[in-house]
Amino acid sequence: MPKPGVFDFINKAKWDAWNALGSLPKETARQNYVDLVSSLSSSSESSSQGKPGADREQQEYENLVVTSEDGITKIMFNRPTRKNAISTQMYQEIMLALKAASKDDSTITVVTGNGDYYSSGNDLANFTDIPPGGVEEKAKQSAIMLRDFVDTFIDFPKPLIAVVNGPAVGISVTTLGLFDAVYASDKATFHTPFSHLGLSPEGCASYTFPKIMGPAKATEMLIFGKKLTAREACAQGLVTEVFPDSTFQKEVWTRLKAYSKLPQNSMRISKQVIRKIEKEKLHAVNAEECSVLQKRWLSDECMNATMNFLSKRSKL
Ligand SMILES: CCCCCC/C=C/C(=O)SCCNC(=O)CCNC(=O)[C@H](O)C(C)(C)COP(=O)(O)OP(=O)(O)OC[C@H]1O[C@@H](n2cnc3c(N)ncnc32)[C@H](O)[C@@H]1OP(=O)(O)O
Repeated sequence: MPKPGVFDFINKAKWDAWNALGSLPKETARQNYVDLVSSLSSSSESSSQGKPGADREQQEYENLVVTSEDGITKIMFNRPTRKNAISTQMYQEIMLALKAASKDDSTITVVTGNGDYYSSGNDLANFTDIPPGGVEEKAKQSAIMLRDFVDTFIDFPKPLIAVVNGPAVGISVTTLGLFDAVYASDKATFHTPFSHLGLSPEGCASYTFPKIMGPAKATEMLIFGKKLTAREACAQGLVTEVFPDSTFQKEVWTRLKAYSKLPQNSMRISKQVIRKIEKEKLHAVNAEECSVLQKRWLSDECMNATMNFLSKRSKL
């Protein structure tokens, strides 16, 4: 439209604003506007709840350290003395942190571990906290929580990167199939000892692993509990790239900082396009795995394996 006159303040301001966008497509401009308003409303919500000046380190968590810097939200498992085993509370905190990260103004989200482990998987003591409804009720609650937990990864809208600093076990391995990239130290290992624990796969691994590495290699991991080195996991396609432990943090974070400067909407939309065709399938697989596990947790095989670990008679 022609440029409005100097006294038509409102329309002139709008015209100037559109003009300043140059050839930016209308849809992109609209999305940028929506993202800006969403980020303003989420930051005003968090600043009204948080401490003044605590804008880089976000909400306080007991088992996580969550920070945002350089367009990257980092969610770090923080139970190093328990090898970052995931307690019931920690599952809830991870879901909260991922939901907050999906709405914040960061470009990419990174999950990593503090200490020598990425995570030793499910905290086996989770099954000792039996509610008044008994073990059946516990299994039911756990299946609901697990389904919500894995759904959060399936639906995560931005690039989600795992920085695997050390060994990963169980659910911390299976969920890697739902990440967009997995960078690993050469000290990391990947172990899903489900049969040893009387369990069955979760985290959509019954679908993602055969797809990623082929059915035969997936069977070795998911049924026979074969532990992979980082290089083996990379050769199977589960890991994107392996770095020497001595330079791991430096090399990975340099790369991530560069990626975080790529256009945010473009990356988000590309992820949506890639994930869209799989989403329904992944949700169905997740529901089925949780329903099977609900019964497995009540089996003698699983109860004996858990008791053996908790009474210090066994380790992986
Ligand atoms: C509830 C709903 C969701 C369920 C989802 C289904 C998920 C399934 C899985 O994730 S299956 C995998 C479960 N994980 C394991 O079986 C690992 C068990 N841990 C071990 O075998 C070992 O601890 C180890 C090999 C990981 C590490 O061995 P080591 O280097 O010798 O360290 P420690 O054993 O001394 O570990 C230090 C301290 O942490 C305790 N710990 C470690 N991992 C777990 C765990 N997964 N659950 C509970 N506790 C754990 C360990 O017992 C030590 O405690 P202590 O100092 O002895 O009190």
